[in-house]
Formats: sequence, C-alpha cells, structure tokens
Amino acid sequence: MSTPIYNRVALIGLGLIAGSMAWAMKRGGVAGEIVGYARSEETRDTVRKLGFCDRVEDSAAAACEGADLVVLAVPVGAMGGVAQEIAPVLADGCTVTDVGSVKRDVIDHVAPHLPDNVHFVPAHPLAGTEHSGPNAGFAELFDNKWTIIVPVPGADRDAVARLTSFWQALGANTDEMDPEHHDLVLAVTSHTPHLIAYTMVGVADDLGRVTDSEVIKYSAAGFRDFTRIAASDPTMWRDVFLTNKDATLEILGRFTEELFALQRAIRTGDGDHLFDYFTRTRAIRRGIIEAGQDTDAPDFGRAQKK
Ligand SMILES: NC(=O)c1ccc[n+]([C@@H]2O[C@H](COP(=O)([O-])OP(=O)(O)OC[C@H]3O[C@@H](n4cnc5c(N)ncnc54)[C@H](O)[C@@H]3O)[C@@H](O)[C@H]2O)c1
Ligand SMILES: O=C(O)C(=O)C[C@]1(C(=O)O)C=C[C@@H](O)C=C1
Repeated sequence: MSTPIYNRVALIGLGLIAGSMAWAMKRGGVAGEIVGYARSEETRDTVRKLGFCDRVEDSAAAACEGADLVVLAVPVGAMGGVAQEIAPVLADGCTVTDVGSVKRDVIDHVAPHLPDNVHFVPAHPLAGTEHSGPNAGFAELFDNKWTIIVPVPGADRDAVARLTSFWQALGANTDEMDPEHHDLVLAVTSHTPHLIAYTMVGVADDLGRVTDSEVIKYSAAGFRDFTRIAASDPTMWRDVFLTNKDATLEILGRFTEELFALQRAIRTGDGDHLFDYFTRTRAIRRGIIEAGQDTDAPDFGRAQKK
C-alpha cells in the first residue's frame, strides 16, 4: 500500500462523484481516512452500509474537522452555502477543493467564505454517468479521464501540486485551465450537448403523432444515446445552466445559426452543403478516436486509417 497523499479527506455531498472518489482512494491507498457528510439522513445511512467512508458525520462541520483535504461534491448552486458552513472549522493549512461542473461561479461563491490560512484549489473531473446518488459510484470512473485543475490567482503551488498528484492517484490525467476558458470549453463539450439531448427527448415526448411506446420500442442508437444523457440529474443540470449562463448562451447562439443553415439546406435541396458539413464533423469524431479519447469505440476508426 502506498503512502497516503492526504491523512484525512472530508467528502461533502455523497453522490456519484464523491462515492467514486472514495472507492478510488481506497483502491490506491490515497487517503489515511475518509470522512463523509450528505444533507439527507437516508444518504448518510446508505453510505454507512456501503462502507466507502470510514466515518459518516451528521454535520458538514463535524466531517471537516481535522481534514487536510475537503472536497465539495454537491450541486454547483449549493457550493457557497456549504463553504460558509464549514469555514469556521477548517484546519490551518488544509486544502479545500470542489468537483463542480462550472468553475467561475463556484470560485465567486466559495472563495469569499474561506479563511486566509487554507488553500482553495478548484477542480473538475471530466467523467460521469447519467446516474446519481451514493449507489452510483465506482472506483474506475476517473481512470484515463481528464481532471481539470483551475488554480485561483496566487494559488500556493505546493497545494496545487499535491491535489494534482491526488487526482493522478485516482487514475486521472490532469491539466490546468483558467476558469473562464474552462467554462467555455465545457459549454461546447458538455453543457450545450446536454441541453440538446434534453430538448430532443422533450420533442419526442411532446409529439402526439408518435406515441411514447413507439419512441421506446423503435428508438434508434442515436436517440437512445440522447435518452441516456437526458436521464441525468435535474438538480445538477439546472445548476449548471444557471451558473454557466454566458458561455452556454454563446454556444447555443452559434448552434442555432448552424441548425438554421442546415434546415435551409434541407428545404432548398442543397446536398453539397449537407455533404461538406457532415464530412467536416466526421473528421472531429476520427480525431477523438485517434487520440484514444473514446474508450468505448470499436477499433475500426483506427483500423480504417491504416
Ligand atoms: N454527474 C456527473 O457526471 C458529474 C461529473 C463531474 C462533476 N460533477 C459535479 O459534481 C458535483 C456532484 O455531482 P454528483 O453527480 O456526484 O451528484 P449526486 O446527485 O450524485 O450527489 C450530490 C450529493 O450532494 C448532496 N447534497 C445536495 N445538496 C447538498 C447540500 N446543500 N449540502 C450537503 N449535501 C448536499 C446530495 O444529497 C448528494 O449526496 C456537482 O457539482 C456536479 O456538477 C458531476
Ligand atoms: O458521461 C456522462 O454521462 C456525462 O455526462 C459526464 C459529463 C460529460 O458531459 O462528459 C457530465 C458533466 C460533467 O461535469 C463531466 C462529465
């Protein structure tokens, strides 16, 4: 068993991400002790039975006492309130991090509550599933996925380096970004695609001439992928869109323009436009497969290139 990177890790919010972190910490001997807290008593009891925390406390403050790493793993809109609650008990020199899907808003709402003698190092693991809650976590979630570390100006480099080693020990690859760029990149690669999936499934549900049972029975692979994404947690995604407003609206504006252009090409029979567009988008997919970023993809993408 390797030497723990942190002696005591406090997880606040015990759902998919915290549960996966805890299982991955246990797998790699990354933490001396894992202490947890979630708002609902039912979740706390479930985690006591699941056993991914060594100790589950009945308040966020009690869970954070003596921790050298505190992880905020609650919906983005709840981060500020939790930071305010735990601030008085944070140990001198400890690191506070978060796993929120949006970074600018979390920094703006968490940093003002934290005392000067703790290090705040925001982060975002780019890994998840459509499932939520403590039963959804698993140790392999972060293996070979990216975690983006988003240091605040003047961040203590030792604290950043230690959190980076921590994420690497959980199986992730790491990169650094500033919060604005992070939020724009994620608006393109995660947030707007989720909104499109929610919309498409909503359209199918609203369509009177195609029944829900037909949608379920005849759903083709593309639509089925949309339904998986659209089954994601409503609280989490409500908070993502409310807190990454500007970047999401910018990407959505561009999306709508391109959609209208495609709509026009279909109406006017402009096959060249459709063909050229689809050729360009196929190159993006091939790029992802060639970079080894889609571990679910069959090998044919690479084989075809040879
Ligand atoms: N699900 C994903 O794919 C994914 C991926 C990366 C990052 N994230 C981010 O990670 C965070 C957690 O997401 P998740 O998927 O683990 O969610 P989840 O719904 O599985 O778990 C959230 C947990 O937080 C608890 N909680 C909610 N409000 C709270 C509060 N005020 N105080 C204490 N506990 C509270 C809930 O009871 C639950 O235990 C979110 O900020 C999300 O944006 C999610
Ligand atoms: O795989 C999924 O189900 C996800 O939606 C995970 C996903 C993503 O968009 O890739 C969702 C939100 C995150 O903040 C990070 C990862």
